[in-house]
Amino acid sequence: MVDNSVNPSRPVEVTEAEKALRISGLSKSFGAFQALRDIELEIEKGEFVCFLGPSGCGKTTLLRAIAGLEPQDYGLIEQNGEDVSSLPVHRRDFGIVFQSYALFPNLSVTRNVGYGLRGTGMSKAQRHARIDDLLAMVGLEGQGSKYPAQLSGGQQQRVALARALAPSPGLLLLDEPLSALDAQVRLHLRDQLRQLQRDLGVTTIMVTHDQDEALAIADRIVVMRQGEIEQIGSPEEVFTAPATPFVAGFLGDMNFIPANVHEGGTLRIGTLPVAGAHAHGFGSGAAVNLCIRPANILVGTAAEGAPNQLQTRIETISFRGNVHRLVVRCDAIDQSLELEFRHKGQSGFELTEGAPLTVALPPEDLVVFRAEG
Ligand SMILES: Nc1ncnc2c1ncn2[C@@H]1O[C@H](COP(=O)(O)OP(=O)(O)OP(=O)(O)O)[C@@H](O)[C@H]1O
Repeated sequence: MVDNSVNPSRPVEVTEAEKALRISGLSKSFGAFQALRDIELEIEKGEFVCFLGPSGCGKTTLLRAIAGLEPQDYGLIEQNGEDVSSLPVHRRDFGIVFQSYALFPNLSVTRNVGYGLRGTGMSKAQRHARIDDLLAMVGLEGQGSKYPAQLSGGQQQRVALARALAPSPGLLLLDEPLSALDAQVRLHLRDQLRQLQRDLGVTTIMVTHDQDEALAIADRIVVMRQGEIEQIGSPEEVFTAPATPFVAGFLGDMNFIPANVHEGGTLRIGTLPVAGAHAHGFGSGAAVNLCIRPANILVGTAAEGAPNQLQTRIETISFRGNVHRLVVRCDAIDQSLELEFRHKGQSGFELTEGAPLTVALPPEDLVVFRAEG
């Protein structure tokens, strides 16, 4: 960290090494169970990062290790270039919001938000001005005299957010903050949270097991599985270029089509050659899976003239608001596929269960993985 105290007018130099957060070689066990294994992660200042993964993968344990609430067994945590690995919780620079609001029920909204301002040296008038600003920021102006029990779940979570932000922490930690809320409130608060984070520029980490939430809100997503990081990338990267079959399947629905590698890395599904897709780095004869998302499979007029056409029969049709979701059966490859399309009345095919349907697999949307097992 550059010491700027001598010449305060000099702009603060942020060295390459000075990330908002750098975690290296972090591991944590509970008894014989290893909850986190050799975590390596760097977070830039102002980034919004989501830890995403199935229940029990270690997301919350990692968040709590960063906060010092669940100290790691091994590894280093640096915040703005400073080693905070063994600092006690109260000396770390973060604000935290939990799933279960965790407000003080016997304190008013004002006193809940002001709780984090104790001991900051602010005068009473300054504290009240700051609390009023924070309540306005989270859309709760004029609600300071209410008690938590008089507020909805969404409002309570806004109070928790204001309380976490009160001392202007360098890092905002959010542990599933939206998951106790009903769908509509959740979406609304998600957008507000994102906007607020952008406006404040506060480095933020949010734990979630909801893929859509992570894709919608994060600058980068850390996909975790069984105590390890599977992939770190932007929402687009983890969705369109998953690094592992697990990430491919966890980030949204995915068709896995068994295929084989032939001469020169060409691919075949059964005896059908796959045009335009190559399996680099696989030996001839290797068994692979071709992955394609339901929305990327072409149907009807869109499939006409496209490479990798398959003749199928519609098995089931379900209407999902803006789209139709179909399961189609392809006898030639002895497999059912899920696909999704926007029905604009001109799909060029009969939308009936049992009807024939030509589909096509665009080579650019196919991702190849080695078949497991
Ligand atoms: N204090 C603890 N003692 C023993 N085991 C624990 C403790 N805390 C967490 N674990 C275990 O560590 C693993 C990771 O837990 P963690 O809470 O980090 O998962 P998670 O990914 O946040 O899951 P969820 O989405 O269900 O909260 C789980 O198997 C959990 O049972």
